[in-house]
Amino acid sequence: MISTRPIRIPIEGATRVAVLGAGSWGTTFAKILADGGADVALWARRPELAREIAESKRNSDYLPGVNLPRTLWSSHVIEEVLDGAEMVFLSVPSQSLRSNLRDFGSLIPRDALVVSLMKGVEKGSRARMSEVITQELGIDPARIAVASGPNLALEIAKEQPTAAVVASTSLDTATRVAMVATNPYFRAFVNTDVIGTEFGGVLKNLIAVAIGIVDGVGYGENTKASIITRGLVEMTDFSVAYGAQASTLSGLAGLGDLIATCESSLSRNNTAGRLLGQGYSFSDVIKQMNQTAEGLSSVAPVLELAQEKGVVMPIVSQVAEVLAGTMNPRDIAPHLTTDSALPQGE
Ligand SMILES: NC(=O)c1ccc[n+]([C@@H]2O[C@H](COP(=O)([O-])OP(=O)(O)OC[C@H]3O[C@@H](n4cnc5c(N)ncnc54)[C@H](O)[C@@H]3O)[C@@H](O)[C@H]2O)c1
Ligand SMILES: O=P(O)(O)OC[C@H](O)CO
Repeated sequence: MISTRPIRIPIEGATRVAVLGAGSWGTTFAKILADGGADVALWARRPELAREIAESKRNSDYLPGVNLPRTLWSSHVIEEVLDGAEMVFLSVPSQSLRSNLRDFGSLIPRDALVVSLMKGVEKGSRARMSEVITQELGIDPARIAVASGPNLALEIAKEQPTAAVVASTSLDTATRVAMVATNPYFRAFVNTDVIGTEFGGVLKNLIAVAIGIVDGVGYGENTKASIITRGLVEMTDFSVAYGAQASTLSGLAGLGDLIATCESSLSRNNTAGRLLGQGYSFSDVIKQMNQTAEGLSSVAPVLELAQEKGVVMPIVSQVAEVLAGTMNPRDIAPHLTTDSALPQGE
């Protein structure tokens, strides 16, 4: 049978990139890259979605009302998308990354840079996404980068000005990726603190769930500001215990993302928390969410990692209790941050 799928027309002189995962962030990031001049192929699992993106330049399920760049091409055939890729951006749910890489990792060109756009920790192994990539692809960490920051997909897809950070143990890799991921409405900074950049993205999700919970209960701005501020302390203590630089957590990947995610009703983590605060059970919330809320899966591995290093995370622990149904959402509170009755230093 003759294929009638749209064919890819190479863009001469442009960096050839593949984006794997055509959900809200994968599609938005593909737009960022294409608007920056890259030659972008986007992998969608469903053929009908790949066709809609390639032909109509729309992804109506995930980014309603957004026009995608004319040059953006999409396919459900992974071999076609990865063919000749100089950079590969990964945007699938964190819990599926390992099995995805087992399926198609061997098709990633040997010299390509591999970039994680994800903000989760794997359950069981407790691995960060860059660690899963290293383990499954067996490549030099200097060829791996992670991108993070206050990056709510729909706002960026509407071309609202935004900054992000790209981290790699190799500054050269971070710089190459950041240059491709920069356009008139999106600016990527660089650093070499992969641990802090990744953990910032993971941990802000958990604090955003807490904010959603208290919002759902009906508490106001004092409670939320207290949770955000004390949450940043938990994020920083945890990340530093694992080798991050504290300054990364006060940057775009930490405080920046914490503010965006805690303030926005676009955030899936915040939304999931709000439903919990309104009295829905964890299983009801899972049923209602049709997009990835990474925080829900990351709570358990984060608390296990915290315990290993003796880091105290009262807010994240309370989120875990609300998820487990052992704490009434009304009782989640920033003042329950110490076992001691004595006042603590801030
Ligand atoms: N949406 C955002 O604003 C945003 C911003 C920054 C980072 N992120 C991160 O990006 C990652 C992806 O999130 P998203 O918002 O695109 O999620 P999403 O739910 O919108 O899309 C997930 C995509 O992965 C696909 N998928 C689901 N299960 C899969 C599997 N088993 N194998 C392969 N593909 C599978 C889905 O079909 C979908 O295309 C998450 O880690 C998220 O934290 C999201
Ligand atoms: O919708 P969320 O909660 O996954 O958050 C999206 C981004 O991570 C915000 O930076």
